[in-house]
Amino acid sequence: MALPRIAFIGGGNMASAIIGGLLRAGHPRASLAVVEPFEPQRQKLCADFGIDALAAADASLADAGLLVWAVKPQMFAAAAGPCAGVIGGALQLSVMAGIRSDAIARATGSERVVRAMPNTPALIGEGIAGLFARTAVSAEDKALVEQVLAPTGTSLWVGQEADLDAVTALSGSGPAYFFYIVEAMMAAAVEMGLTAEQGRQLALATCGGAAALGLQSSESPTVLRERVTSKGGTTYAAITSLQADGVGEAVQRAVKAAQVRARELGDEFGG
Ligand SMILES: NC(=O)C1=CN([C@@H]2O[C@H](COP(=O)(O)OP(=O)(O)OC[C@H]3O[C@@H](n4cnc5c(N)ncnc54)[C@H](OP(=O)(O)O)[C@@H]3O)[C@@H](O)[C@H]2O)C=CC1
Ligand SMILES: O=C(O)[C@@H]1CCC=N1
Repeated sequence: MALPRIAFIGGGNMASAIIGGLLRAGHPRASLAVVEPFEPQRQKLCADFGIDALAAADASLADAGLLVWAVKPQMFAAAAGPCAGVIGGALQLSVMAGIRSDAIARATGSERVVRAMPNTPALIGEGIAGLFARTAVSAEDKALVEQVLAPTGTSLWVGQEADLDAVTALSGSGPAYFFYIVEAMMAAAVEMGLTAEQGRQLALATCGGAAALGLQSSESPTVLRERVTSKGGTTYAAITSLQADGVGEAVQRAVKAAQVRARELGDEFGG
């Protein structure tokens, strides 16, 4: 399907991941517009993608068939105000955490709203995004969104908008949990006499390899963990220590805290 002109409101990390994917897939640079008030970020968009971003919304956005909302949730009201008069009934795609589709429909005047929750591996085409569509969104609109996000990785639709708060907590924020564990493994490596660089390589290759194994294997993560854990061996000592410290429960509490925060962000904006 030929993609329409696409306008991004906010040109930071997530917008850059999607723009990079679109350009890799052959979408013409001239069919992209970005509104980004931060001058150094505009320069970065120009250096990375050859795009001259707008400092503020203007009438040139009117011919966009898809608007991508990629500002921080707290900035949505300020960003939407200047766009309201020029965006017509275009399809709206939001990657903002928490902000509900009712609120986006209200602020943009378009009922055709899709919410996506991507994650930063999208930058290298290895992301996974949860997607939710309002009832006014057609099958063609959904296919268009899938096509726009395809170069950033995989995606899956959820039936209930509230499920996106769980997706946000799990896979949206998830890369940060992973790097937090890697940081701790690297700190332990240094305490045990390895260099930080050796620790970084060993930890990342191990985590990446384990994730690839988990994705390819028909066995559950539990079985795959047990396969590493010889009775009375080194892994058993480590897992016993993690269990004694309540790390599993702490991770569950952390993920649920992210879900609560996503709900709060939605509540703050209403909808
Ligand atoms: N980072 C992540 O891992 C993920 C983020 N998200 C969501 O994506 C959204 C964007 O996050 P991210 O890309 O990380 O954030 P960034 O801060 O990198 O990007 C947001 C950009 O929007 C700009 N901006 C601020 N106000 C306006 C405005 N009025 N009009 C247009 N642009 C504006 C910001 O400029 P300035 O810096 O000057 O404020 C900034 O450059 C958020 O809503 C977040 O919830 C979703 C999934 C994962
Ligand atoms: O931390 C955040 O709020 C955003 C949403 C998911 C990842 N980053």
